[in-house]
Amino acid sequence: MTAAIIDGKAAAAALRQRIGARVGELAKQGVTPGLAVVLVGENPASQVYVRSKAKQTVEAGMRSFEHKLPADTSEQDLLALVGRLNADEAVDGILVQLPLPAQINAELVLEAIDPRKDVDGFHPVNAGRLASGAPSLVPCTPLGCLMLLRDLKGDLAGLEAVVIGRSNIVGKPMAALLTAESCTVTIAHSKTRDLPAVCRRADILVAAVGRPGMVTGDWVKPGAIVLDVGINRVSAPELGEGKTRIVGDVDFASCAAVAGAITPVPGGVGPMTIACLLANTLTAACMRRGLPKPVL
Ligand SMILES: NC(=O)C1=CN([C@@H]2O[C@H](COP(=O)(O)OP(=O)(O)OC[C@H]3O[C@@H](n4cnc5c(N)ncnc54)[C@H](OP(=O)(O)O)[C@@H]3O)[C@@H](O)[C@H]2O)C=CC1
Ligand SMILES: Nc1nc(=O)c2c([nH]1)NC[C@@H]1CN(c3ccc(C(=O)N[C@@H](CCC(=O)O)C(=O)O)cc3)C=[N+]21
Ligand SMILES: [Mg+2]
Repeated sequence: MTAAIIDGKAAAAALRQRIGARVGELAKQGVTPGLAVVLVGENPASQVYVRSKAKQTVEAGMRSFEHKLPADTSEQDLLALVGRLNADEAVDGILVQLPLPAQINAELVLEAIDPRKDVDGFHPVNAGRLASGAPSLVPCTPLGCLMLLRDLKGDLAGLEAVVIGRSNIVGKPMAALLTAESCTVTIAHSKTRDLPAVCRRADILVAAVGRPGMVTGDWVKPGAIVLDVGINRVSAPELGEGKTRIVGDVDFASCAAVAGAITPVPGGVGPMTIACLLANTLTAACMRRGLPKPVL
């Protein structure tokens, strides 16, 4: 079998189109959603993410507020900025880019964000709501994965899902969403015994580990859907001296020979993450004003 390649770039563009249309309607009511992004220091992985984000926010008709702070910013100064953004009526969504420098307690900062403006969905209130099945702002990467799965499969009930990775950012919320879709969900991690055998059970396999090419074709059930969340920068001498490229956690060639459908890296889950950030900003703008939650 040769897998269908899931075009995350196209799906993200289509989602941004729908977001833009709804933002256009809101504008008639005098509402312009605003997203504030806070970047502390110059982490290379974070820069990959922020590059196109402000541009896409503005293209969708929303306001973008960028706050770039030096790497030696104190926790107190960052908390003060979050406080100002919480109080700022023009700001509907706040994203503090992770990871943060060592002198800052990330947990403390994330908990300081108003849960209604928490477009990353990382605040414990939103994590708790997701776990309880209550309406919440849902982390962007798992939300993007779910949208790709729904596009592909429609109803996911009864499917076996395996999520590799249990971070609060990707693995755990992904598992919560799949559970809510009535999948039978297994969460695997570094202590999992016989990971290849666990993965072979999966109709839906999500890799969110951070290890380039870890998942190989012999781990994949024939016809399975494979979603590759990993973003790993590796050296690429074939592109020239000192060059790098981005690869996923999935060995694309061997898995595409077995899977039914697979996301590439780049061009898979990553673009959906950014589109979902815009979707969450729109959702936050509506919810904060007592407007109905947009159906995207
Ligand atoms: N495409 C996108 O939009 C996004 C991509 N990413 C990327 O996704 C990947 C995961 O990110 P994140 O969740 O934040 O990473 P974390 O490092 O927080 O979590 C990694 C998880 O993988 C598990 N793990 C590590 N090694 C193994 C192994 N050998 N076998 C099985 N499990 C293992 C860890 O297990 P344990 O808990 O036992 O340590 C942990 O649960 C990264 O490459 C990151 O860059 C992240 C966010 C967005
Ligand atoms: N508070 C916070 N929220 C996050 O959601 C968050 C974060 N911090 N810190 C870093 C990680 C990583 N992340 C990515 C999102 C999109 C791409 C993406 O669009 N990637 C492109 C490739 C881009 C390129 O080629 O440079 C793609 O996969 O096609 C990558 C990485 C979000 N993260
Ligand atoms: Mg996210």
